[in-house]
Amino acid sequence: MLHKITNLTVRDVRFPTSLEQHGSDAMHTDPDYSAAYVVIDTDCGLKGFGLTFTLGKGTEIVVCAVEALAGLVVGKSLQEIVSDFRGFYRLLTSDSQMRWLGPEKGVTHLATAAVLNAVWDLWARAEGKDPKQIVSCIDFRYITDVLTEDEALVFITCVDCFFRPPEDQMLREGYPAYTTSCAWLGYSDQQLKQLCTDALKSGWTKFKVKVGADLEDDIRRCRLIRQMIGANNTLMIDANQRWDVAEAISWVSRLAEFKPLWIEEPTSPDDILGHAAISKALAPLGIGVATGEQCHNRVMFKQFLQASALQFVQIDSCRLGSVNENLAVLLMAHKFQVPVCPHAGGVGLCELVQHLILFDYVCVSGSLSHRMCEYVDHLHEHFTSPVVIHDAHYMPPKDPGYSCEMLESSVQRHQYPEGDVWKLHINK
Ligand SMILES: C[C@H](O)[C@@H](O)[C@@H](O)[C@H](O)C(=O)O
Ligand SMILES: [Mg+2]
Repeated sequence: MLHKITNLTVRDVRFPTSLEQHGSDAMHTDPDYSAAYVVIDTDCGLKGFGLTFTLGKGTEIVVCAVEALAGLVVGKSLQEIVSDFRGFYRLLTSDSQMRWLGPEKGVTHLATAAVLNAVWDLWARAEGKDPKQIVSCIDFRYITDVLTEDEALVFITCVDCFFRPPEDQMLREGYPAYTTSCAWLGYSDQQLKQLCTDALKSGWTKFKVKVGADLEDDIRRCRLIRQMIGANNTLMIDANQRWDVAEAISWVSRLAEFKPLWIEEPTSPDDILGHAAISKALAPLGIGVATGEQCHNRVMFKQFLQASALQFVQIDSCRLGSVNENLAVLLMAHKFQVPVCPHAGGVGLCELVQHLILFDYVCVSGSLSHRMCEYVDHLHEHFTSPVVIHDAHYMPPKDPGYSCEMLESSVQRHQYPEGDVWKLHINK
């Protein structure tokens, strides 16, 4: 069957998470977790579902960018796309006029991710893959100085299980996760304590705390969390790009007594040498640097790795150009022996990224050392196959596809601005 793509629709779906300060950090104080949600239809009835994550305002711009790309997708067959997926990736990212709006960054790249996530979902629902096919999806342009196609093929040891539940340890125990849900910046100390108590009871051992707005607050909050979780559990801190380089070093040094494993996004996501300086200064304190949720493409990741500017690679399923570009980054991280700990949360990111991290474990790194995947406990009820967490581990998804199909009723209620949820808030 050819699976000819006959239509692509994109909708602006927003959840009013800012009402309760869910997702708040030092830079994004009132996020409404949102998505540009894509559905592609085929002539045989099979559909593909994809999305990219946003914080509310501006989702309409991503929707426009997806619409601008739709013409490159509709009319093609799935076979035509996947038989030269590298070429198709380039068609979307390097259209000779559209690329002026990126290239491979910003709104157009988010739109590319939404569209390609839907294509991967369709492909995963349609059939399995082999290692050569997987490598043929990666655009190696600009990264051959650190990773070649031949090398990538050697790295990928077994991909039969791509998008299917692997049989081993993963099936029994799942992939280790950490939680960010206890300590958003806008939560009160009382909330922090309650959420932490609940999380400990449910088996969580690794916790991320938002920092960066006020040092005294950070000291108080980190002390509180460290006291609650004890010396043996893991603490990470996340500043969401709040500081300049020197400020990052001195601020984090003041928090070193709480023994954070990493400081995440200490400064501008584009400042590779700044991250390298921070990494170097914090290494003697045993604190690593993590970044990636706003690292806009594989070329940036390449340089972060080359410059030893990060110790934890945080890939993002919707920031990079879908699975294609995430594969390139996973393989480069493997080459540099830097662990991948993906960014997740938002809306749909956990659903998507669980596939990438399983792929990393089963097919690329084969290791869980210093590896864990972020988990945030919001909005999963809107998906047809939500993530399953058991004892602080992601259990492998069982349904075919890329797990980001939303319940139609949720999409309709949250569509912006006409959905019932928004009519209610706008009329208030
Ligand atoms: C605005 C968002 O909630 C961010 O704070 C969030 O993605 C965060 O950086 C994270 O690491 O989960
Ligand atoms: Mg973060």
